[in-house]
Amino acid sequence: MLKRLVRYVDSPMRKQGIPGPFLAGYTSWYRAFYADITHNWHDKLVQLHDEYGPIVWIAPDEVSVSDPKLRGVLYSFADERREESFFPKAKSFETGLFNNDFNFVFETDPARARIGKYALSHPYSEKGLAKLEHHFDEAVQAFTEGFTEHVVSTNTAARLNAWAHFFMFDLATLLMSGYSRGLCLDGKDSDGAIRALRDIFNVVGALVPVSFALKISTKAIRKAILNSRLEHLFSWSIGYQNGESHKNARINEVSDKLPNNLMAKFRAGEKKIRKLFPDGNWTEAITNNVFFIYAGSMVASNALPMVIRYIYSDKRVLDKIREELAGYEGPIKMSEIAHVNGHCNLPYLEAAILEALRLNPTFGISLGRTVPSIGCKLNEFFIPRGYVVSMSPWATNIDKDYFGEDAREFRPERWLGNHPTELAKDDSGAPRTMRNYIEAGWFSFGAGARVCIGRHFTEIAFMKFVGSMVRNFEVEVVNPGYVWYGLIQHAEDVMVKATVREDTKPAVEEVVAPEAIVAN
Ligand code: HEM
Repeated sequence: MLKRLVRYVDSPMRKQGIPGPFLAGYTSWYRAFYADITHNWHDKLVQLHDEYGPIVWIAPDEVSVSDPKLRGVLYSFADERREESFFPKAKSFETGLFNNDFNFVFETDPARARIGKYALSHPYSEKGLAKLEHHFDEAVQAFTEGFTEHVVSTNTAARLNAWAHFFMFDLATLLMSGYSRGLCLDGKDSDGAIRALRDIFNVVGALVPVSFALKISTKAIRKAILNSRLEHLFSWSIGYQNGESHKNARINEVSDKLPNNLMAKFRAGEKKIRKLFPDGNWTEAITNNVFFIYAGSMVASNALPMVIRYIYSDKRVLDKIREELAGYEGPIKMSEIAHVNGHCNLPYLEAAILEALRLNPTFGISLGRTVPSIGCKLNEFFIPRGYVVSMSPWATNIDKDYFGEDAREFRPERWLGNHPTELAKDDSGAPRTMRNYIEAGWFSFGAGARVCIGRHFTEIAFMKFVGSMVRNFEVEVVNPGYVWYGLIQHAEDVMVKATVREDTKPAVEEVVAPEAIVAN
């Protein structure tokens, strides 16, 4: 206790008068209580910023920032010339490491993370994913069929959150290996794959916000607890049963057969990475990539019910989306979704989805970064090296100075048109689009070097899914359920009833797909 008191009294945060509750500056248990017991740390952060302003002392070694204009200070791009001033991911992210191979998501060293990301990011780009468009349509089609059979035709209330998981997991498997595991058609998590991933999220989510997590859990302990869950997910996904050599054979079989699919891209990416990091276990590395795709899908599938809830509970927005989609036949096409000079052909649908993700950014924790050797200036305060600075998307995305007085309201229109005062940054004197302005300040997908690699994946999936749902179904939320927050948001028991819209029939269009190989 005395040690803590001395640390508090000596703290540069206290000496500079950085505001925040006493307990937060005194002990890490303050945050751990909200993150791990009451599961609403994201909400507490919003309250703290409302009370104390844009810079708040939230843990003995950490300061939270909510001003979007400071985003570029904390989250910029790394290169070898910027070693002195780059902010690497905070150490606590390493609690997500539990097998022995390189994993760029939880990697805190910027140079290593950069290599991993370069090797793997192209397949996740809009262009890369366009080659796999038929899989997005197959997943939407399977959802429409399964949802109609299990929910609409039986007139039962169903868990929208579960259906969002089925859709995203079917989609992830299709994109990766060219076949689906059929969760939407079954209407259930038949083999417990979703459960396995949730277990991982629960443990990692409990550890990341706790600054002493690395002291209480070594990689070996985490591996002992979690690796079997990861292996369960992987073997469900690619259908291997008989140990390492069968696993390798399946990876090669899937990759050889479908070179455009993500498994082949993971294999190619890992070959490049292997040249730089010769040590390690190749199949574990592929397992990590497989983990990202399902973990990202889990993030997205917890956001999706919220997006649907926002849209269906605002009739004006729903009608406007339907109006925009009125002339469209068949699946929503990639050519309508992809961006040319920053614009897509379905701007209102896109704005509604982005607006829901602004107000409901899904990541439960702040994205911590370690202050580099030259320290860091945040307005009038100086944070010395080694301390952690972080932003929470929940607090940042509703900053009134940046997003306007109505920042807490759901208003898709804010994404459209031009900014009334700002000019584009291309010297043309042209006004800046609102979309460009908001993108530069919001934080739902992170920012800079470690920005979400799955942003386009999410956007394409959501545009196709939401567009199809809005056209085909009337959905009534009969019970909003509840939401709790660990590493990410978890939407539970969001109960809906649905009917087929009178003026449409579910669009079960023929999807032309290349030959797929079915898992054993
Ligand atoms: C609504 C959906 C999603 C949201 C809100 C979201 C949000 C985020 C955020 C905030 C980060 C930054 C983490 C940090 O800076 O510490 C991130 C990183 C990442 N996301 Fe997503 N994500 C979503 C979907 C996905 C999907 C579908 C994938 C699937 C591939 C994915 C893969 C990743 C990866 C691999 C990273 C790590 C990037 C890096 O460390 O360089 N995400 N995501």
